[in-house]
Amino acid sequence: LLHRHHYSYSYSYRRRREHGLLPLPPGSQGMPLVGETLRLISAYKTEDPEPFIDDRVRRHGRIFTSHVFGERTVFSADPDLNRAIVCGEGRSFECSYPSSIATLLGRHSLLVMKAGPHHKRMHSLTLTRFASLPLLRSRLLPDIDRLVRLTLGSWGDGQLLPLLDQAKKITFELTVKQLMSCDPGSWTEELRKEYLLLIDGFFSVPLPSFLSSRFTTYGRAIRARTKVAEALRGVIRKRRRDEKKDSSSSSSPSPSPSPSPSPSRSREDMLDELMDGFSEEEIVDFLLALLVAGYETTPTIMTLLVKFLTENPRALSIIKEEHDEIRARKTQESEPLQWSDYKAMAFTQCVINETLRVANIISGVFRRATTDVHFKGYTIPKGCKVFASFRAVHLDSENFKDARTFNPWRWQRDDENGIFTPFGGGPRLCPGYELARVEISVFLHHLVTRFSWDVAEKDKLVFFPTTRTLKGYPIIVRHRHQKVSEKVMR
Ligand code: HEM
Repeated sequence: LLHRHHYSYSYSYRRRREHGLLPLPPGSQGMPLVGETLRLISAYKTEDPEPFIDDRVRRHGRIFTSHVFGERTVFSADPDLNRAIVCGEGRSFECSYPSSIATLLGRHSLLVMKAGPHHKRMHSLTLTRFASLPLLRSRLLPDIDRLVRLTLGSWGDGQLLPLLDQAKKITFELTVKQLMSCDPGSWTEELRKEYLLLIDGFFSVPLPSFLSSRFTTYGRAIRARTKVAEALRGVIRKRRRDEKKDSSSSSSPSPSPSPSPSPSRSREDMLDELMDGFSEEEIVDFLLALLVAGYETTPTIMTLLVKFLTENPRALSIIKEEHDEIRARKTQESEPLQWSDYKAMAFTQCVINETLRVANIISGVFRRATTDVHFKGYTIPKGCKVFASFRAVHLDSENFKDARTFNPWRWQRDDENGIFTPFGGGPRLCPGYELARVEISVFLHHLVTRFSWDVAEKDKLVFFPTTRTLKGYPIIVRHRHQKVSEKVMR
């Protein structure tokens, strides 16, 4: 096997040369079997954001070959190749997840679905729910505003909070609300606990099923998936029953009692869209994946944004001013945010961009070439795995001046020419790109207008298995006693 591993690499390389074909991108295969996997993992456990790619870009250039997670993989830190990879989805590349992740998500999940008409339909349905301006303005923003207030309203003066955990709670409740109109309560909290186990499974090493017991992380994740799917099935069946009742009675429907989710549902959520024309299994996989997609990403950016602001007092003071001004325009402290308020958060958008740039939670995407791809003098052979690194492009000083420095002001003048892609691109562009921004902005608004905070414990930022702070960024929050409106008047 070891012999074959090296042989096939050099054979294909030699074959290409002999036939006058363009070579594979240069690189090294590392050790037999494990390749460079261990080097990659140990590199990203440090505070340096891009040590693995930096080192290889220095030696081989922005397109190079490595061998990680059991496969030869072409890495791209080149913005043009990244664009070709994400836009070539369904033609020369296709998305490629390990089977352990595909099992956890379910085969009907948008994330693992191969590009094609079905994916297109589901993707645009998701975009209409989450990125449509009228919906964001009229329904999503008011829900976000209300749910963020609810959580922050429960924070006591001087309380110690792991910020990441609170941000995750908010985001989970928001997504459940948006998908199936359930208000937060013990049902959502139970579901969230199972979710935590499920998400752990994404970052664990799966064992063959006969070894995978209930005591391994992956085994626990599989069981949690079964429970989550069961809970979602319950919601779907209840909705079907309610629909039947609605159609058989002309009077308005009476809300059903708990334990199932909220009686306060409207009939215009994502679940309603899916009820016609999709099987129960398809709906479960679809909802489950949407909950996963927003759960690790948005709360991490919320937390890191607060960390970066704390470390940059000048930026924090501009943010405070921006949000205090918005609050001061309200006649009552409890008056909800309007779309025009969100649009007035200009510096906030700069800070969000900069956080996404320096510490993007999705550092890049894996794909597989479905045909031989020729690019800038190299061939990526059919079947080869590729990794389009967004973060390497974002942290390249060729693309951004002083690229390793957190500098939100750059977004007041930079036109990044399509090389800034924290939400991906092409047919798989993140459908939550605008929703995430609104969620982060509203969270920041209520945080800075109602609280000041101190860091409770020094926390370290690492980049493996995902971008995260090791302790979830514990802070001590204090109420800002002085009324914001009074302060702005002075
Ligand atoms: C700051 C927060 C977020 C970031 C940085 C982010 C980033 C990304 C990226 C880079 C992709 C592309 C993956 C690929 O090409 O394979 C993606 C896909 C996706 N995102 Fe997000 N995302 C965020 C928030 C959200 C939210 C809140 C939702 C919930 C609606 C969401 C739902 C999805 C879905 C469903 C996909 C899969 C699309 C497909 O494969 O067709 N994301 N996201």
